[in-house]
Amino acid sequence: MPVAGGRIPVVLVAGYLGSGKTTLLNHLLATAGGTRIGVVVNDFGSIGIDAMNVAGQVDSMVSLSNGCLCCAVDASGLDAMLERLAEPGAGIDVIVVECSGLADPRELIRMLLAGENPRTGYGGLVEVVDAAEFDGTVRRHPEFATHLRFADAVVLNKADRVGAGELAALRERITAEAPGIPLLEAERGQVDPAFLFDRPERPADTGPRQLSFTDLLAEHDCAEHAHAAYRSVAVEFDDPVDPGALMAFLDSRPAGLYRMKGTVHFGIPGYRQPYLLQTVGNYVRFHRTQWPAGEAPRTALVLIGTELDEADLRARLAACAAGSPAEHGDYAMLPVLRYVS
Ligand SMILES: Nc1nc2c(ncn2[C@@H]2O[C@H](COP(=O)(O)OP(=O)(O)OP(=O)(O)O)[C@@H](O)[C@H]2O)c(=O)[nH]1
Repeated sequence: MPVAGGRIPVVLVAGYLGSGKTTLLNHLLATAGGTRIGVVVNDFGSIGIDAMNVAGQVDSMVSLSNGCLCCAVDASGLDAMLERLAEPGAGIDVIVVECSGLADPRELIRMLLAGENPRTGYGGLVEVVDAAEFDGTVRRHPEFATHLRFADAVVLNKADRVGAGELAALRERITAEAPGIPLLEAERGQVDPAFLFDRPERPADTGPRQLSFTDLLAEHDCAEHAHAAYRSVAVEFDDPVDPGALMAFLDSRPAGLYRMKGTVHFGIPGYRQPYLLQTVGNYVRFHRTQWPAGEAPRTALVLIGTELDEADLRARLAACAAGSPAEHGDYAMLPVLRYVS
């Protein structure tokens, strides 16, 4: 969306936990060509996992790791970050804010509109939707339809995880909730950056879209946000994790533990690289990466969910890191390897 006065557009990428925001952002960074993108990553949880996951091609990055951006003290906090990115010397063309999966986009839009930086302007909201978790998202988040209606573009991600018929049905449901809003199906967030940074003009307001800015600017009670019911638990271990024990934990993880992400250090000969763990609902994936130069191997995970028994989760995960790697044997990696992509 063009922004008046040659200001740098600030595009919000929102979407519920695990929908694929970081994946989309990495795709944008990898394919933006000559466009210089500044990034603000908003993690939910005390370890900056998302910031770590955004590939090293970022021109300039500011990471917030102290919770949800929509609850940052006031718009001046965000302003300070945008100001750093928008300094003329940085040559940034567009700023992308990856919202925490629990942020309310309305609050973020409001903060951007209230921002006082003369060099930046609100550039639109991209809502990433997880095709495979659609029904669960609607169930857990009754406000989902409202979020869709505030979007300037919807990316229906994880198209590979549902059949063609289901995808067509989802497309219809989203269009019914948010008529006239551009909808793009994607696998692994692979959308053309031009779709997000220079989208077609919105059609004239119809139906539900008319609730836009009056609602948006109405006073907003933070306690009503989705994350009021969610909590996050961050765990870190230097000792290597027993793969079998971790898989047993994953197989029996509590229903409320909706999202896990972070790095696992198994330390087994032949498998000494870090394994990036991602769970979203029932989905579990490991992805083999490399330790950043000079960084000691360790496990750092963020767990997000509702009704979590923090002490129990900590104790169970600590038990996974209690053995000696020599006892594990390389065959011990087999249960993990089934989930490596
Ligand atoms: N099969 C499949 N997996 C995907 C796709 N997009 C993302 N993923 C996987 O889904 C998991 C979550 O993706 P992220 O990009 O971290 O999601 P996110 O929205 O940034 O997550 P939060 O920041 O925790 O809300 C990762 O394991 C991704 O590799 C997709 O299109 N298809």
